Amino acid sequence: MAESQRLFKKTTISFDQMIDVLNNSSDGIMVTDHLGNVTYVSPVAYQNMGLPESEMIGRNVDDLVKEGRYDHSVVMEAIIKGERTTGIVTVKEGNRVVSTCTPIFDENHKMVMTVTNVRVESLMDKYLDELNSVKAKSRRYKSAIEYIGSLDKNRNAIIAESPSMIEILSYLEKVAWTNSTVYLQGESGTGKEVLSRFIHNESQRCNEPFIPVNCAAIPTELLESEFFGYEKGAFSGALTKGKPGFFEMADTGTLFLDEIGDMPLNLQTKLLRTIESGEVQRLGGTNLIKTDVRLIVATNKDLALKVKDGSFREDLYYRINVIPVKIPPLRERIEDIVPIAEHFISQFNKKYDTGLSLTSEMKKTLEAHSWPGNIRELRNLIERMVIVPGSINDIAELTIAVPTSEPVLDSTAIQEKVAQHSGDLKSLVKAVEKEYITKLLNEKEWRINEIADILGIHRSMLYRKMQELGIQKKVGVK
Ligand SMILES: Nc1ncnc2c1ncn2[C@@H]1O[C@H](COP(=O)(O)OP(=O)(O)OP(=O)(O)O)[C@@H](O)[C@H]1O
Repeated sequence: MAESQRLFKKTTISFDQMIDVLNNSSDGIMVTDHLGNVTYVSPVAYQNMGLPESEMIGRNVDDLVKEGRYDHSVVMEAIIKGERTTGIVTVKEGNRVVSTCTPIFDENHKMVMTVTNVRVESLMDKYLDELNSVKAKSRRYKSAIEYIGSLDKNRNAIIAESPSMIEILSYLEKVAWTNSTVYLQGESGTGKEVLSRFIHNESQRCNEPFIPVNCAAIPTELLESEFFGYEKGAFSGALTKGKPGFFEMADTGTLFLDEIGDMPLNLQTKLLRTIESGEVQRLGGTNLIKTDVRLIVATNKDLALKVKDGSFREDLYYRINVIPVKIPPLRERIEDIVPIAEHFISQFNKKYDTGLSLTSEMKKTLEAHSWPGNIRELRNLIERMVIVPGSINDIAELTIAVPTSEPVLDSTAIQEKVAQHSGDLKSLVKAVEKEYITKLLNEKEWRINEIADILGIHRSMLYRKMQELGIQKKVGVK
């Protein structure tokens, strides 16, 4: 005896209660005898079958088909086959119902009755749609997890001691709660990605995916499929199962588009359309997929200039320029330099099992440097200091060995200086610095702010350097 039957015998459920159970089942239920005469129909079943109870009870299902109420009878099929049968029945009014009829046998294997579950087809479609959308969501999450897993994870710490960064963080904390697009502008390595993660973590979407994308790092021919995904067989080399793009992966979360200024014009058009409608169409696909994505974009370029020269769409520029935030370069937030350096020192000391610490001399040297590569340059420098121990007091020596993205000065004067030089490296660097600063002072008639901008350093640093290098204004010069 089945466990449920045993339990049923033990409990005191009455016949009326059993009828209540059948009447309240969300599937319609119809019972017939072994010949197909209807003996019970639940309210949901006669609603679905389009006939009142009184016109069904006692009727044979074959007769109902002959009268044109239904196009065929799944019950009769099940009785003839003697096994559970499922089929779609069209009701006279045009509705379609999915029926599953199960014959019931006694202990002598004689069929005694049938019980049929009746569901409206459109409801089944709804369940299927829901199931498919859950499956698609889990596929998107899987892709997002794989993608995020391939990225550098050690990027969350934010050190901010300078007034400008403290102010920026408190501003971003406030705007994080809106869904508006944030547009971060700042030199390379100033922490735009770190700040975009901060916005995401402070937002209502913090438990949803954060998808960072460096637009400049994706080969042009892959940009479209990476952004918008593709269906199976969309192009040769496509995965057989198809793939969701960045927008689908970031659905309900945040999409961070770094280096947006490097995006080709044709993709800018598609991006704008997607941002405005929230809908994506995969390559090779026909469906429009609705997405809900919070966008954060960043660039180290002057997008307004790119709009002027025609390489960036004006409408896209205005669409993303909702909450613009300018991140100052490291040289303009001197208070951050030592704390960030110490943060990296503790990271690298752990990694390399070393015990480097900064002397006050080193701190001064770090603060005096102009950091054209910003925090990334500082990080690389600290790693190098940890790996190659020794007294490092002159950043100029190190930065010669550490490549930065700053253009190298193209000057025959430098070559001449090198050719003439016979002393140590430090004095050569000083001589070149003195040559260049003096040249600019003469050319720009001592307009200090302008020269500091050209050199990419703060005016107070320029004064400090001039003092160090012994550059003085001659009496009589204005
Ligand atoms: N305030 C900060 N505190 C600690 N580390 C930071 C901070 N800002 C940036 N970093 C670190 O500096 C490095 C560069 O930061 P990030 O990649 O965010 O810069 P970016 O402006 O996005 O650079 P790019 O424009 O080149 O993409 C990373 O290793 C990051 O973890």
